[in-house]
Amino acid sequence: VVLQSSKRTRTRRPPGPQPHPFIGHFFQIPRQKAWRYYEKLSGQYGPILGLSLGFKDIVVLNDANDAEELLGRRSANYSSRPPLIYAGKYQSNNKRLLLMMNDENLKKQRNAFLQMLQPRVLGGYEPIQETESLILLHSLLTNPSQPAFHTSRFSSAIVFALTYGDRISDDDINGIMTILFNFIRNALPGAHLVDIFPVLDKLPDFLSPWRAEALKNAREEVKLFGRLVTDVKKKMENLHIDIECFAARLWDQQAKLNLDFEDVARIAGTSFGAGTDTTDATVQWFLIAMVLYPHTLKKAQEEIDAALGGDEETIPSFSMIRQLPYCAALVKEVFRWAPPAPACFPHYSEADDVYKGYVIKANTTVIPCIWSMHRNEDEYPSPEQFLPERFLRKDWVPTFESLTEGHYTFGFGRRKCPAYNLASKSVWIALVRLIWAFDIIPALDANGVPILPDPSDCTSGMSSRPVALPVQIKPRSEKRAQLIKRLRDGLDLG
Ligand code: HEM
Repeated sequence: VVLQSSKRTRTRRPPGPQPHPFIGHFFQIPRQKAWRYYEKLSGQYGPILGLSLGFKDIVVLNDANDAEELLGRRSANYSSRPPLIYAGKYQSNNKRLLLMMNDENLKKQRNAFLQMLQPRVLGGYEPIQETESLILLHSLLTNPSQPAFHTSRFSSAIVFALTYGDRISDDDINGIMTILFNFIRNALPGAHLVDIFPVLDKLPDFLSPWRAEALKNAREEVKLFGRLVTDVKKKMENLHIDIECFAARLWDQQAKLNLDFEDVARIAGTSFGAGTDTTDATVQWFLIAMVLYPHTLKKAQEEIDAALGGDEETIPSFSMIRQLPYCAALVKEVFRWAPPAPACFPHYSEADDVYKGYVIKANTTVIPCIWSMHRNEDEYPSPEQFLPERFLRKDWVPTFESLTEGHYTFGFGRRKCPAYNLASKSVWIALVRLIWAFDIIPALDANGVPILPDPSDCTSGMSSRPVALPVQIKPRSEKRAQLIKRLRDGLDLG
């Protein structure tokens, strides 16, 4: 008895609020902004929380050290994803990288994805990133009243061009956005009862209309993503040109990596599910930060102006990274202050583990709550404040790699965002050019009073962005405005 009870005290389940029988914390975990609930609970119960949905265990990690230990150093056990029956098994045919369990297929797909993102090929994507960021400036200059539309278009256009080496058409943008919203809706925790009670998957089709719907979504995804990768293949074969894009690199590697047609279509298409919303949200959070902390915008503008020697007719380019430490710190602070995926993406354990005296059973969903980690006062004093200075070091010469260090926005371990270098470069070029080109000030209400946005007013889901963008975006000078127009007119968009 003594042995049993001492074992029990040494290893117990992580603490958390009392669950309801059968449904666990189904009614306690809010559908909206769950990361704030986790942050609150961690103040009450400590940084490692134990929750449940139905009979499924959930562990939430609110401290980065715990996430790095479990999801990083113990990644052999924590690199799977919770099985999703609707969005994973049926809608994705178990072939969507973001949702894949830890198996041979995952290795194959991640490997293929990483081939497209090796440092030696990243430079090849810079012209696409410069073109799309210039188009973003031009759109904001000529139609400043719809900033959210332009940032969304920027992020889809950039992911589309990187993936298929082409400009996105309005039809494709609509098709992709429909697929994307559909997927996000269906992959949300609790979106489908079958994901909480998997036994429902045993019911026949006539009692499970959701199954036919999920399979229909799957067919539509493969049809659209399949056509897009086939177009790239045709161009490569018929025109004998080397297109600098993910799909072309996938076709190059198809045989070596043993990828079938659906693999190629889905690996290329997965960039949209994972890459558009997050990039878009980051640019939008930057606009909110500039309105709330105008002195940081001014400092960054001064830094860029000094680096350009006061020349208003040169637009910043990738080659300037080393000259702009304050801007690099500002980009890092945007990633920290408002992580676009505040509750990251859930990992999943495969075997029983014991950590800090807590048992984490096999098949536990492990949520690294990036939001709480970025609000850790010890690591980030005054965490609510937007303070680029926290990342500045004496004689610091920034590199693109350093943009992804010092915060946890891109996740952990073997499931860390494979595109983190590419994504941070897209964000850097967009933000530096916006800073160079525009003053970003609060919009005015009907009485002419400036509207100060509340950063807690954000959307909820796999990613989070501001609900509204009450900003005015005005060119800093006529010379800069004219340069943007000339450069835009000179673009060869095929
Ligand atoms: C600012 C932009 C971005 C942010 C903040 C971001 C963040 C993340 C995060 C937090 C994860 C989950 C990591 C984890 O589970 O530990 C992830 C996964 C992923 N991201 Fe990104 N991402 C961004 C842009 C992109 C882009 C542009 C692409 C593609 C071109 C992309 C492709 C992916 C893929 C494929 C995964 C799934 C990886 C896996 O499950 O193994 N991301 N991203």
